[in-house]
Amino acid sequence: MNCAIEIEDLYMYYGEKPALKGVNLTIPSGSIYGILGPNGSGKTTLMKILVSLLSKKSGRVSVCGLDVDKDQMKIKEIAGYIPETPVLYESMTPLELFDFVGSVRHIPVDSYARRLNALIDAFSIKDYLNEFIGSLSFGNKQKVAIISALVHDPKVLIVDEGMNGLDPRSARIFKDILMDMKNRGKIVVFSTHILEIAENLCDSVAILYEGSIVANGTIRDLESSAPENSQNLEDIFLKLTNSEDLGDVVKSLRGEVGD
Ligand SMILES: Nc1ncnc2c1ncn2[C@@H]1O[C@H](COP(=O)(O)OP(=O)(O)OP(=O)(O)O)[C@@H](O)[C@H]1O
Repeated sequence: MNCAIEIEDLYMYYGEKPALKGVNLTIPSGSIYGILGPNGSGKTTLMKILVSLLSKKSGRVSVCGLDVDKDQMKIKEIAGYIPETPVLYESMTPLELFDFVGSVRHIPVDSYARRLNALIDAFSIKDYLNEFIGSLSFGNKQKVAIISALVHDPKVLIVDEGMNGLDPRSARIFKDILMDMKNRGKIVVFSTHILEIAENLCDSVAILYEGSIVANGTIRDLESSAPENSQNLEDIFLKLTNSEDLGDVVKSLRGEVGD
């Protein structure tokens, strides 16, 4: 099975409004690929299409050789998805949720128990396993969402702003897990607004702007073909997404406050 993500001429609309406008991208195995872009640029839409949670309008999208429209169930077996905001069954406990995820994904009992215990220890959530998910803090809900997405050792992990709410220890463990997945030949697609994280973690990035990819490649590629006076990923990002004209925001705010 060819484990790459291939996106060709992808269009997606919400009603009449285009959210993705002709996206082309190939993401190879053994990589952590960053999807960057301003608010509303289409990152979540793209990621949901990759895990068959949203239907595209046109184009071709395959994940490890599986078609996102025709092979939805198979994609759910090989992929894990961590949404921007954890969407979990609030009246279940984490343990009940993990058991449910294990059973629907047909994970062999032994490997399920081993991986689950390792993840519970790694993210220090042993004390919360029998609490209602609805009563957990945001960060602990995020940890439950992460464990649910990782327990079946997916070939492909789609992470939408996955560091949200994690304390520094958990964020570090999560990054180590992503690096380990990459080293084992898996694919991690990772969206973040924190460009420093993208620079440190991602092999390559794509910058989305108003539903189109305006640049993609390794950070080094982007820097070497960057517009003039761009010194780092932040400069490149701001130039390519027409956000560099920040004006003197702080001064104008001071003026308003002083009036
Ligand atoms: N359910 C929806 N119904 C209608 N329009 C939507 C819906 N979800 C997203 N959109 C629109 O599609 C566009 C892309 O949204 P999307 O959530 O994919 O962006 P994003 O890059 O993930 O944004 P953010 O960084 O704020 O999370 C936006 O214009 C948004 O308003």
